[in-house]
Amino acid sequence: MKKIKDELYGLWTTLVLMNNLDKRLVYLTLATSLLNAANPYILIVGNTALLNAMLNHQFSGAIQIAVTTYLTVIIVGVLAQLLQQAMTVNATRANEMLKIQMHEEWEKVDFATLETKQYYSIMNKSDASFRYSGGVQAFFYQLQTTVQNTLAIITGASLITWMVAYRITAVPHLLGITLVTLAVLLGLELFLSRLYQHLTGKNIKIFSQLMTLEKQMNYFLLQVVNTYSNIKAIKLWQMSDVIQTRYKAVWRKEKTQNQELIHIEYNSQIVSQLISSVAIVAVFTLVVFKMAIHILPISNINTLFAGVVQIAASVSALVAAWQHLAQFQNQIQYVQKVLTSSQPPKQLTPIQYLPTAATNLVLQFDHVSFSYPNRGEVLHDVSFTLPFKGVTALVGENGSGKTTLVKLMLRLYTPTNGVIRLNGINIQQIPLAEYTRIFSVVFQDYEVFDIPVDQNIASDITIDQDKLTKIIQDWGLADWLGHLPHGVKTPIGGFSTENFQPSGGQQQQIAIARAAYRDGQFQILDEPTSSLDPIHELNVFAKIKRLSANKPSLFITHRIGATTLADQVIMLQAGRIVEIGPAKELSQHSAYFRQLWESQAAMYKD
Ligand SMILES: Nc1ncnc2c1ncn2[C@@H]1O[C@H](COP(=O)(O)OP(=O)(O)OP(=O)(O)O)[C@@H](O)[C@H]1O
Repeated sequence: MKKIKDELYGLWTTLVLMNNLDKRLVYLTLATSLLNAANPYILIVGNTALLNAMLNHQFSGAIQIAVTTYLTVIIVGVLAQLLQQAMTVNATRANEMLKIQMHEEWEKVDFATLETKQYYSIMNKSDASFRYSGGVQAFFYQLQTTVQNTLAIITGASLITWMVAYRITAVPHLLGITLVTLAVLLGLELFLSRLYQHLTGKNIKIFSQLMTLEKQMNYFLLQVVNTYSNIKAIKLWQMSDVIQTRYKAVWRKEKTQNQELIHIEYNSQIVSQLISSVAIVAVFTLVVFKMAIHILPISNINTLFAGVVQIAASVSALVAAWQHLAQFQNQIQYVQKVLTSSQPPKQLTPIQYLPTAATNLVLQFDHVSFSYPNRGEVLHDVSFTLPFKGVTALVGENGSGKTTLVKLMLRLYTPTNGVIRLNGINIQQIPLAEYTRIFSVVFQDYEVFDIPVDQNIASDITIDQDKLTKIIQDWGLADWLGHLPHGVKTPIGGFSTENFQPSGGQQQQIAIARAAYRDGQFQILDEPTSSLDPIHELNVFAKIKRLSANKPSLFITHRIGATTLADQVIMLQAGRIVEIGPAKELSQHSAYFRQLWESQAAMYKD
């Protein structure tokens, strides 16, 4: 019962959404359905009257009935066609309007506020749902089929009920026979309709799974085969077999699911035919019996036959339309989500306060824990105070949580527990743009975009040329940039005609230059030299050291020797802080620090 209620409620919300797009559409659909449903019955009733007149030898009356009936059928049919056309045109327009509304909502989303992937995922699904559901046109077509066939069934059933009930007490036991037949019939119908409901539920579930499978197929077809680095890895490591096997497995699954979907639709049709056939045979027998014993005029045989055929056809059409409507509901909910909750998670009340001098800033982790979605905790109850002073090194084994800690610091993630404060203020309360402006960051997984090199460095369209030139000189990019066709204005990537693909080291240099250009109050460097050759690496470390006199910084490094540059070292192990202090002190007192130091030193001994 709840399922039916949910489905009807879903249908109602979609109707409200569609009605807001175009007020005429619902009326047009109802009117078209009504005319289409009525027309066959006008013919049935007219023909029965015609038959009756002829059996009674009233030939002039018969001609009148025939003319009236067929003229009405033609007029109603033409009118229904016209309304249907109007409905299609309006639905197409409404579909475009809905698409525009959805895209307008997307445009409102500031990419900078996309702190989680959730909203982006809804955006994606809402886009896909348009393709899968067939859009507004499909909805109204299915709605029309549903209403039209429901009306047809109700009318046909009413006619037959009238025949079943007609003079039911005329002969002894007829009432009893009729009631028993109807009771058995009802029980059977209830059973079959439950079975049908079960099949419909399964059908919707498979339809949703198909959407996920389609996404996986797209991953292989669009992302893997279309990305240079992936193709390179596939060729180099001869991975085509393993990748293709995965792809084929997804494809096979999609194929099987599709077959199952067809199978279920087929079974649903059989169930629905069974439901109607059982009913038809029972009432048919009753009515014919009444005609045989002359309770009902023989001319009604026409109404009976035509009504029964009409009901049988309508039940099949209704079943298919209802299943498609349910699938549509399932898809359109993502569009509804975008339209109703399009704003990404709200920020807390912004506080317009941040000191401009880095030396006055203190960041504090207060019992902070963090878990990635669908994963256990990776940072556990971390507490420490980080004054924005000098150089701090963050060290620890692979996977100990260094990058995660920095991402929390930068508000790329939000702690699962605990609070991070900047000068006592919960960082979540500071406007995001104002907060991130404090930091100049170079990540291990730095991103270089397919836009010109200068815009990559300035992170902006308007560029301070003097500042840019100085940074290019200072950070050693001038040499190779000088050899590019348009120098620093050369676009990066395969989308441009230059097709400039910077090397790994050059990309890292761009990322470092971007951080230098930002000139934030605090530098964060996540393994800033991992792709650099030894000469560039030495330069960068020397520069960090020089700059940190007036620009405090935090850097993550695996080179334990580099911690001698730092004023303080924070050591992480399996998501917990195990040591904090100056490198010199740790080298004397910390067994963990010494273990890391010695294992690296061993590599340089002969
Ligand atoms: N996006 C993510 N989703 C799920 N788990 C993640 C994600 N990013 C990192 N992890 C997991 O969190 C843990 C900490 O990862 P993190 O990248 O912070 O470590 P790290 O100390 O920076 O490692 P490394 O020195 O190798 O760069 C690891 O176990 C990692 O597998």
